[in-house]
Amino acid sequence: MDNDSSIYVEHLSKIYGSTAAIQDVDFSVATGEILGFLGPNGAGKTTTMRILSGYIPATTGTAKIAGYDVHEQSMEVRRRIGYLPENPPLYPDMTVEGFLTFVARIKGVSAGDRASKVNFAIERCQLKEKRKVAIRKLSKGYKQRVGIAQAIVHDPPVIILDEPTVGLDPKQIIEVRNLIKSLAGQHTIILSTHILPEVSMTCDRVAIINRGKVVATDTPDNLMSQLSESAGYELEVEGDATGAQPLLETLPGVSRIAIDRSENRDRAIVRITCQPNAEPGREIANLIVSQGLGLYEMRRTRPTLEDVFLNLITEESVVPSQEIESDNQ
Ligand SMILES: Nc1ncnc2c1ncn2[C@@H]1O[C@H](COP(=O)(O)OP(=O)(O)OP(=O)(O)O)[C@@H](O)[C@H]1O
Repeated sequence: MDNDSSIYVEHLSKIYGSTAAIQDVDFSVATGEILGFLGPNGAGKTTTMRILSGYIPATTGTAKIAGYDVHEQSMEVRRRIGYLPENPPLYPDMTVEGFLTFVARIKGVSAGDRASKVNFAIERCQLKEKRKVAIRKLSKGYKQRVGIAQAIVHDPPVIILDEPTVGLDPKQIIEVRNLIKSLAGQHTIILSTHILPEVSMTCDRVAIINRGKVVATDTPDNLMSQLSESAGYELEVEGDATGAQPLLETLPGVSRIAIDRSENRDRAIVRITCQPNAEPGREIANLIVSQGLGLYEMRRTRPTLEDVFLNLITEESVVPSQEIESDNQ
């Protein structure tokens, strides 16, 4: 299976004393795919990444990379993976080029291939003008690029990135995300993050982990369509909107109404949740006007990935929704 660089995780658990850092985790990543491993702090992301990269053993369960068991066949696995830990160990006094050459050597790249592999990693990570600079003199963003460069310098088919954009400024975040996207296709990538936009911008699929358990695995689009019934309208209305509520509730396609009058006593925000695929906008507007109410604003709303995420990790009903025009952060 030479071209196999899939990742396969089954019933994986890691128990520390009485704490289950991860519990019965299942997911897989196909060759060439990018999977985002999304979860809040303490969810178990780092633990999973460390097991996959062979740094710690699982308590129970199986993890395979390219068909090799990460624990039983760790040498085969290490040869095939590049790992960016949360805090990559960089040698501050080495130059970028010196450090990458050193890493290439310890990762088993032959002396003849080393210079070209180092050049390739430097190119990919846009480190050319820093190649002779000592790592301690680099900004956080450049250090992170060196971290990614050390993960890819031996050209591994599988790349494991633990929170690759944490601590970077917005410009650096965009650069690192573009770099990750440019690695897709030729590499199988798993990246962990607690930032939602990261997965919708970078990943083909998302595994959402919370309190050590995977609560959903799907494409960002499918996760959002799971909650399509919470699409609807938000209106700003002047007058007694509560009087119109029973009539609004009888309109075809309307499933739920919530009225918020807290900010201004004369005006209210009316949030209307619709049944899947229903578009009763015209009927809603007509009803509001026919009831003698002032209609100041009306816009469509739909769930965002954030709503899905919050819904999955809080196990509460979905209330928040965002304007259709607003991008996902
Ligand atoms: N060596 C350890 N000993 C005891 N508990 C641990 C150990 N490592 C992790 N844990 C616990 O396991 C849980 C998962 O931790 P983990 O670091 O995997 O989460 P994470 O999703 O990576 O979080 P973060 O984003 O904050 O790094 C946490 O409750 C953590 O306290």
